[in-house]
Amino acid sequence: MKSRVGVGIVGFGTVGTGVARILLDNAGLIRRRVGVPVELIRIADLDVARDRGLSLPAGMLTQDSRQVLDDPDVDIVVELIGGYEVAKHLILEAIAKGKQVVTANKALLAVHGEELYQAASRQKVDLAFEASVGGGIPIIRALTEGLAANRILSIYGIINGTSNYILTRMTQEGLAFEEVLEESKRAGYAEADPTFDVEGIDSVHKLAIMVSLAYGTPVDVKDIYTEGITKLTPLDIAYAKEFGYVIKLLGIAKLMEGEIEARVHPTMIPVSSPIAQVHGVYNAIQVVGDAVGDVMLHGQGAGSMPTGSAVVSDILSIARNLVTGGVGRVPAASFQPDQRRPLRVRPMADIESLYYLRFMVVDRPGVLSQIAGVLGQHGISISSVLQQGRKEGQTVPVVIRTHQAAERSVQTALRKIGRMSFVSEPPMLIRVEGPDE
Ligand SMILES: NC(=O)C1=CN([C@@H]2O[C@H](COP(=O)(O)OP(=O)(O)OC[C@H]3O[C@@H](n4cnc5c(N)ncnc54)[C@H](O)[C@@H]3O)[C@@H](O)[C@H]2O)C=CC1
Ligand SMILES: N[C@@H](CC=O)C(=O)O
Ligand code: NA
Repeated sequence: MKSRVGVGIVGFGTVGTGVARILLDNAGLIRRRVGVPVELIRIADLDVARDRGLSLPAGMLTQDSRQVLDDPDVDIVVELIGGYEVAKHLILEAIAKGKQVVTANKALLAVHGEELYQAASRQKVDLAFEASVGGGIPIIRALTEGLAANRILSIYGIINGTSNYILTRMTQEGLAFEEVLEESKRAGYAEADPTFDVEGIDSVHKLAIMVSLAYGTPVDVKDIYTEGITKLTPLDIAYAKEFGYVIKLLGIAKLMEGEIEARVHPTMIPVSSPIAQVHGVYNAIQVVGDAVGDVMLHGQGAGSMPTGSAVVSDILSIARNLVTGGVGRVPAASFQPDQRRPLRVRPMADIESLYYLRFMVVDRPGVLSQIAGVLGQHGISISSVLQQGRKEGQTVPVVIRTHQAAERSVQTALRKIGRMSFVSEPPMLIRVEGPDE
């Protein structure tokens, strides 16, 4: 039996610092939970000069990640550098050396996850990634363990803290997009390339990981429709409020007749819905299972300590396995490797939704009826129309909400309307989740 478990971290940034702090501050508690000490042995980062506010034993911090990989006392390698190539090689090398691996790298898992799962499975080592989705929220364990009895019917979630932080501040305080983005970078929420956050790419990575675990299927991220928050305007946020909605960047996955519907886009949701109450850096993920019904998990989706909490929970789980001699049991994928089956992701054009449409038009008689005419020709039924004030000859917004309609028809109709002479800018489309009134 092991008398202690050694941990090596590569990447001593926002998350790495949180992980080290928790391992040091809660060492006594962790020992009681695991049964043996879980010791931080080495930390590697290219930048060893920056003050992280932690006092580490001399010689623990190094610039050379090899010193983590090659140290025989390091049982668990924690990859927290982010990015694709270097991180992938580091993880594969750690696995090849028979080390257990923890990572928070959702971008890497979403794109190269299958290769990493297979390598870990062949080598019979643990590969754990609780921090990769929902930061501190234990959603990976929920999908792979707590809800494993269920056929998962749907997953809805706010799964990017940066975007939710930006949308919350824009909605509640009327602040400008750029100003709030800078704040979320300073707080350590944003990705190294923040376009991953605001263009929906990070949410797609997380949705792909959840779909892969929930349905036991490989997922190509390119099959998931992706739209971020950069085109949203204060005008749409104000209209949403007027209709009793808020706008959230949602990741949505549904099991539909043996196919998966998977998409990420700004969504109007009723202000009374639980997910609408989720503000700032908080994430929330609602999972519906056929046996359990509705489950909602809520917590901080980014930041040093919440994300560190998830990483350390993986370290603990693996440390327990090491103590009992049962590594290779933390399921990298929640289905047995030979039971994972490809499921088709339904093309976006084939989905149905409710829609909010905003047209900027030159105000003159007959405009509304021409727009309504095109929508009607494509079988799109209107539930309400809003045109505020008359400004003959000037550009004004016309806002239309639809009943349930086919995405393909809505896109075709918008292309036609967008070409009409009185339309001054590309139409705005926001999908709506909620009752069809
Ligand atoms: N910041 C957050 O709230 C969350 C981050 N993540 C993920 O965690 C990972 C780390 O993110 P952060 O800590 O925010 O990034 P960060 O940029 O704060 O830290 C990364 C650290 O890695 C170091 N580094 C880069 N390349 C290296 C190399 N080749 N060898 C050694 N050190 C190297 C950098 O100097 C930096 O200190 C990423 O995969 C990210 O997507 C996941 C959940 C939440
Ligand atoms: N940049 C991400 C960090 C956590 O995954 C986010 O903002 O959610
Ligand atoms: Na998590």
